[in-house]
Amino acid sequence: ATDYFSSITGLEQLLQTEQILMRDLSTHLSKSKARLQQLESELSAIELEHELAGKGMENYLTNPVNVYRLMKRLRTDWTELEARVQQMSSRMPFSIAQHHHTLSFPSQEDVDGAALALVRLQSTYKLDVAQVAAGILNGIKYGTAMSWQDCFVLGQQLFEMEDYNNTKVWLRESMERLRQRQPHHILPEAGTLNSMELVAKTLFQMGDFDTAYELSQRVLEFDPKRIRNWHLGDKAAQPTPTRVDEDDDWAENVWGGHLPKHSDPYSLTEEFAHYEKVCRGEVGPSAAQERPLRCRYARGHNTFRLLAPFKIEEHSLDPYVVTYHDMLSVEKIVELKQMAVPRMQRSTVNPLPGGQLKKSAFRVSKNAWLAYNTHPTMLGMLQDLHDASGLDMTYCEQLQVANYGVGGHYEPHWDFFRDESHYPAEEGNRIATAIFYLSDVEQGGATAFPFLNFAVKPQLGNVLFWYNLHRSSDMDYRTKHAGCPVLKGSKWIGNVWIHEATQTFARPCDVYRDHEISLDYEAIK
Ligand SMILES: O=C(O)CCC(=O)C(=O)O
Ligand SMILES: [Fe+2]
Repeated sequence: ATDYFSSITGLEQLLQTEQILMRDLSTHLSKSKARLQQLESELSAIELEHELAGKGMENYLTNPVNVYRLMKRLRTDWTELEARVQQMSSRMPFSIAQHHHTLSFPSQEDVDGAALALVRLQSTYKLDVAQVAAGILNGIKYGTAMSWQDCFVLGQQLFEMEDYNNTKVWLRESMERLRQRQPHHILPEAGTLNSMELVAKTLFQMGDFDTAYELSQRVLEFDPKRIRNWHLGDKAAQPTPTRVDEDDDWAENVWGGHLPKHSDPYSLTEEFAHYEKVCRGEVGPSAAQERPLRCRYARGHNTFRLLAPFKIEEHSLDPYVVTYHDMLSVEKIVELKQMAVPRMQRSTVNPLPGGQLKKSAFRVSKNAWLAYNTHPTMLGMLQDLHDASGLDMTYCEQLQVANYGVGGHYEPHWDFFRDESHYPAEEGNRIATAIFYLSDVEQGGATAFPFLNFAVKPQLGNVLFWYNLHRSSDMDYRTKHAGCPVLKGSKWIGNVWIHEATQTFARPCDVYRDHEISLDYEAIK
């Protein structure tokens, strides 16, 4: 199985893998140490003999026992020693390959995914690269710092993924770290210098002269002889370009705006930039509400709830988006996760009609589908949703439990299906969504509504509820929403999608058609 990067459960396996490798290496080292000590003591014994001999060579060599032992040492003992030393390095009990069938190892896709996640977080939350490299997220130091090699490898990888803007940023950070490094005299491995040269050359050919120059300077500092290797070819004969500012759009200068991108065009739109702002909490809801938003108690559709009322926090009245506070206890959440974990798989996105479900950088998480009738906790969730909203729960998809690891996200989308072939006609489209938050998230991971200008922070036990459709049954395009990237922590949610067919009395049509209000938003898509 691959996709270790998309959720916390996969990553835990990788940590276990490393644990076992650590144990192996440690055993190996202590065995080696014991052998080394053995060799050392044998060497000391020989040294002692030589000390004795040194005190009076003639006297020493006239003793037949000493002569015999010298002969024997040179004839057999040293050969034996040689064999043992050789054995130590060749017959290593330490081997990674022996574990390949039993332990989890990340694939290249995983490493790429983790690199993308890091870069996504840095750009979504406008993090300072130097800070990220230092292990600091939004002012809080969590992890250990990245070495200059870490940054360099990340830069190289971004380069291979054709994300040239970020390549530049990380290579520069790598050079900065290299400059600050103590002590200065340790020479990087020849392989590292080779790849630095290669990257410098390619950057040069692509026109990023500044970074190429910087990189070359570093290589030369380490190994001045290398200048012999450098023949940058015809490109060197080209006229020197005018220097561009750090923040200038380098890609545009070099490629006339046609730079290949690993990311989809949507992430370059203004709408996407706005969505990222909403994730960062930089925009507040517009004041165009007909009445102010409130937090209130309600008994919903169950008289019993007079005693235990719902705690409703309104986020928007039209479209209707609310949080029900404290709907699920920690104990029940633990049960749900236990049921879900063994079934978790990488999330897919809905294909175009006729297409196949696809893994996508658009949605990085893992999920599992659970049937409500397999556990009373889940039936209770449906009952609570019915009591709160009055909706009929006959046609719900199975509960979808999802987990986002660090960098996991779900880009803006609608939950309703725009193609009728995607849902059974007798069930109707997804009229409403309820997200049960099954965890808190330390930083990031909010559910964002870019058209409505607000984001809801996950809070364990709360339910976020909204209608995806107008009362007229038409799709409400204003409900576009997203799971912002998780910056720190692990995000768990349970999605309930309620379908429309049985809601005739629970949510009757209005006397006028109300969908036209969101046609504008359809145009934006
Ligand atoms: O993760 C979130 O906050 C949103 C999830 C979502 O929109 C979905 O799964 O359809
Ligand atoms: Fe959604």
